[in-house]
Amino acid sequence: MVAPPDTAPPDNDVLWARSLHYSHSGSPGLIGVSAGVRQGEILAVTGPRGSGKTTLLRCLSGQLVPEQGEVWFNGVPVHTMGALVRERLRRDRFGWIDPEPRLLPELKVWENAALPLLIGGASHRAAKTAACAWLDRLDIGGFARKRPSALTRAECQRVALARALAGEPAVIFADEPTASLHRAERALLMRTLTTAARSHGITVLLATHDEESAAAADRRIALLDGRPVEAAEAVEAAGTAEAAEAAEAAGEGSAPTGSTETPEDQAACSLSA
Ligand SMILES: Nc1ncnc2c1ncn2[C@@H]1O[C@H](COP(=O)(O)OP(=O)(O)OP(=O)(O)O)[C@@H](O)[C@H]1O
Repeated sequence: MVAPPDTAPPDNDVLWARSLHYSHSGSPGLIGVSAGVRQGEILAVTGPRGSGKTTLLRCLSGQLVPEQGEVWFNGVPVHTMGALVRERLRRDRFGWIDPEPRLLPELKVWENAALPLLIGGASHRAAKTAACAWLDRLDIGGFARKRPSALTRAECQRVALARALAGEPAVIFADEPTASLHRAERALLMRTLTTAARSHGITVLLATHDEESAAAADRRIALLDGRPVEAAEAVEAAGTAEAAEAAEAAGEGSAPTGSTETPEDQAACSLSA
């Protein structure tokens, strides 16, 4: 479905994006991807390596500004915000989890978890209380005064999760959060993430190529080569049809089954449920 140009974001979508295009130094990262996610929903963005999952999360979270298309958060356009406003939005309303824990080794565990709050201007006491509360809820409160080097990678990833949760975000963007973990650790982290999100009504955008992790989501959208998977398949089929057409014109093949839409038309389809 191609969204008409004057469609307003649906009221019940906390985050909504239409026909996003983004290229990394000229190489396509996203081509006509649309998405909508409701408050408290866990949406998995799936696809193989290089399919555009991270680029989509970065556009939706305001880290990247799409070259074309729109991103709306709670009815407010993000794609037209200046850099400072987007930065404040990310800090105040969004949490982010990377594939690797990315903790600061010189800080204690609780300081790592409290960092966004401290940077955001919270008092030392309030930031410590909020961070330690989440460390306790995630069963790693006993590590609060240790340095990250004393923890396993899975424990560090839980600290990163506590850091993402401590600021009471509306949305958590989890970019392959289980990628560096063993199978049992992956299941535990996903359980911890989904339980915390559901109990606090937090929306989660989960990029993953792991089927078991994706199964924890309420809904999923699949990307391939920077496009919604259906559009990517249509583009591939159109390419095959063009090749067959050329072969037929040369008297070497049979007639193709064509499409009246261009590949770009097909790519700009909405993935909102
Ligand atoms: N900083 C960058 N510079 C150049 N190309 C990039 C950059 N980041 C991503 N790309 C390219 O954009 C496309 C989409 O990458 P992206 O990281 O969004 O995919 P992904 O599905 O998240 O992959 P992965 O699972 O490997 O992280 C890929 O072709 C990738 O090589």
